[in-house]
Formats: sequence, C-alpha cells, structure tokens
Amino acid sequence: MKQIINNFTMSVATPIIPDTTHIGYDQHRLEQLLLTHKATLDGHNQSIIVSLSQRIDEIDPLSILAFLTHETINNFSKDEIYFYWENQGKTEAILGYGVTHSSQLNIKDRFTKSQQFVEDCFHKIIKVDQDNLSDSSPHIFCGFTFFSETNQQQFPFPSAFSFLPKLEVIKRKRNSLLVFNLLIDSTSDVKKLANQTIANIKLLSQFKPYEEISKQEKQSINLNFKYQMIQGFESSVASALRSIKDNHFQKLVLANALDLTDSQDFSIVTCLKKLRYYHPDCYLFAINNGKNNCFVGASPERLISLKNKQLLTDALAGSISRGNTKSDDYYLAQKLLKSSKERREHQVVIEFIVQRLINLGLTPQISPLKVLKLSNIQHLWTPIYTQLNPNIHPLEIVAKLHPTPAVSGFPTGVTCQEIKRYETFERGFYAAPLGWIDYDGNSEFIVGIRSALISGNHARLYAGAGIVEGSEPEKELEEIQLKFQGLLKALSYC
Ligand SMILES: C=C(O[C@H]1C=CC=C(C(=O)O)[C@@H]1O)C(=O)O
Repeated sequence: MKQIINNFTMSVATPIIPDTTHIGYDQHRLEQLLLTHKATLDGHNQSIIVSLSQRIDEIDPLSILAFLTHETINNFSKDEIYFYWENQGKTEAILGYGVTHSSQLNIKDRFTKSQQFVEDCFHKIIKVDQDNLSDSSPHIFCGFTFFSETNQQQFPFPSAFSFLPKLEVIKRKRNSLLVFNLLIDSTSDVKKLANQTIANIKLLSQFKPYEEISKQEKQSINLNFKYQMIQGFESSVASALRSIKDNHFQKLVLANALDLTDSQDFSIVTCLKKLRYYHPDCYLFAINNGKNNCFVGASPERLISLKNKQLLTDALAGSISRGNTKSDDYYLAQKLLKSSKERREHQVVIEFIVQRLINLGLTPQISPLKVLKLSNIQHLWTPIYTQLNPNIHPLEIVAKLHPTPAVSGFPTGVTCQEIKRYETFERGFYAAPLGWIDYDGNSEFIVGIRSALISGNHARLYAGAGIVEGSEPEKELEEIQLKFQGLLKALSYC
C-alpha cells in the first residue's frame, strides 16, 4: 500500500500523514457488523446497502479524485463512474466514486422513474454512523439530458442517469468524511469487504486538505489546439427573430458548440482545478461515464437548492461582459439593468418559474433583482424561494422546472421543437439538470451551462444565448464566444 502512495506522490499529489488517524472501525468489528446485517436478508429483502461513515482529517475531495483516477487500489479501478460536485460559496465539495446501485433510463417519464429508483435505493440503506454525524447522509447523484431522447453516438450518457456511489468523499468547510455504501447480498464476502474498507479508510485519510493549483499549471499555454465552431449560428438567430416578429414564440435560446482537439488527452482534474481558481462563484461539476467521457463545467445557475424544507431557485438570464476598470464595470452593470431587451429576456424566466412553483401548490417569494458578477460576464439574477411541502420530492420540482426559459425560451413546447430544428448537435447534459439528493431529503441541482464534454483529446464546449425582440445576431454570437471563454481558459492551459 505504502508503495502505491509513494509512486503516486511523485506524479500527482503529495499525501501527508496526519498526526492522528482516528479510525473508529477495526477489521473485526466491521466484519461482525456486516455479518449481523447480512443475517437479516430474507426472501423479502434480498439485498441491503450498509452506508458507513468515517470522520477524517481535512482533505480535498479533488486530490482524492486525482489519486483514484491515476491508480487502481483495492476495490476501485481508475476507470470508475464518478460525479464530482463543488459548491464553492458553501465551501462544500463531494466526490461520488464508483457505483453501488444505479439506474440508466432512456424513456419519456424519466423523472418519475428516477424518483422511484431514488426512493427504492434509500429504502435499502442502513446507515451506520458511530459518531452520530449529522452530515453523513449518503447521496444519490443524477444527470438528466436536456431532451428525453438523446443520440448516444453523439452524447454517450443515458437520458436519466442516477447512482449511489461506492465511495463518497465529503468536505464541508473544514470537516471531512468518507462514506462507503456497501452492497450486501447472500453472496457477499463480508470478510473481504471489511478488509478492503478498512484499507481504504487508512489510505484515503492521508491526503492534504487543499489541492493547490501550481504556478506551472496556471501559466502553461497550449498552442496546439485545433478549433472548430459549428457554422450558421447568426443566420439561425436572424430566422428566429423573424418568427418572434410573427408571434410564433416570445423567446428562443439558441446554443452553439465549439470543438477542440489537442495532441494529448485533456486532464479532468487540472481542468477542475482551473475552473475552481477562475470561477470561485460557480458550482463545479464533472460527471464521468467510466469510459473516458466526462461532462465538466462551472455553472452559475442553480435549478434547485433544497435544505431544511426551504427551496431556493434562480432566474438567471440577461448578460453583459465585465469591465476592465471598476467604473467601466459599474457602467456595464447599469447598462444591463436598464436594457429593456435584457429585462424582457429575464422577466420571462421569473414568470415561468413562479407559475411552475404555484402549480406545485407552493407560494414563491421573489427577491429583488440583482446583478451576478462572474469572472468574465455579468447576469441579471433574481433568486426565488419558498417553504416546501414535505410531500414533494426534489425530482418532481426538477421535472416541473426543466427546461426554464433561461435555456429553452418561451413557450417551452414550441421552443424545444425549434431548438431541435436549428441546432445540429446533441445538447446532452448541456443546459440540463445535474445534481444530487441525499438520504435526509436535501438536494441541489444546477443547470449544466458553461460546460464541455471531454473524451480523451477531444472537447466539445457548449454555450447559448437568449433571443428576444431587439436581439442582434452578431451580438448574440459575441455573447456566446464570451461564454465559451470560461471552459476554453480552463482547457487551453492544461
Ligand atoms: C444558456 C446560457 O446562459 C443562460 C444563463 C444566463 C444568461 C443567459 C443569457 O443571457 O442568454 C442564458 O439564459 C449559457 O450560458 O449557455
């Protein structure tokens, strides 16, 4: 084991040995515990999932991802399915690595069926938490593609993908913990499982608290790229504007894709480190299918955040660039706030979200309009919140809100058809719901914008812009190019 750590150290990260390794489980105790639960299996309960948590010294889940994707250890291969999530505002990061239980669906009622999967899966869980940790709830990670039908040749994920990971590495502020979700059925080798889990706890508690971005990583510039942007965007915008004039729809969000090819494979971890550095106000995500395809990004747009029965969502639409000086930046923000075109684009989103929440029997409250300032762009932003009825499942809300007019347009039915007609590429997870639900019913989903699909040495970047009356094709193209910058910067300096 030591050998593996040392080899790894040289090339990827430097684990540090903590002063104290307070592992609460020993091989024998864990084996006994698993045996006791195995004994409860019968014809009714043919398998259970023991979810075991262990507090550890502060670590960075991203350094664990770097480690696990570099070396095969114990019962983890370096090509496992994973989901990496980071909410920098809340200083929270979660890595879900490997799969204990999953659901992959390509059907129309994917949200309802995924909800069923989530409920059944949580029903199987027995939480073992020796320290009575309040934050040790296991997570199910989910990704839904923009449309319920996807061409998997172009986007290699199912239209609804949910999984309970084998391992969760969780960091909240300075608190870190590991959660192991162990599947036990009549054939399980409990001794081996206990042995592997103890070894994994020992190994994974030895990482450093923060994965720094090196000066070299920050500065190295890759000039070997081949770029290709899908053509015809401006003429699609011009055509959409004619339809808006003829009252076919009020707003349409058209996206474009930029393809990059490098001479060597992109590094997901380096990309995440840079996104973390350049976009501290965004949610970071990476969802990997275990076959070298990873959807990665830094999104500013929260679809739902659900904690203690309080629901928070964002209307985010209307954009302008950042200024080079403080006064220039202020001038641009004022211009954004005063623009009737941008306000129209934004208002449609507020009205849609409010109406959908009312349809769910909720009473939404609208916060005052703000400007969200990101590193290279600023947006009109209206947080919307409400108290939640405990009977509503997070995925019911996701299903009701997706897609909002911030990513499709309005009215939704017509504009989704128009998107299919104009866009010649598969949206996949772009502009779609990605997130998690935990055992206690808390949940967070973001909208997968400012994102890219990375497959080896190829990356496809996605960005879109809202078209309303008053939009100009060249300006919309400029906005899209500005939105590409975030990922481009994170990838082109790998
Ligand atoms: C659709 C995207 O952004 C949405 C979110 C914020 C601002 C937007 C806009 O101003 O058009 C879009 O509605 C994207 O980044 O691909």
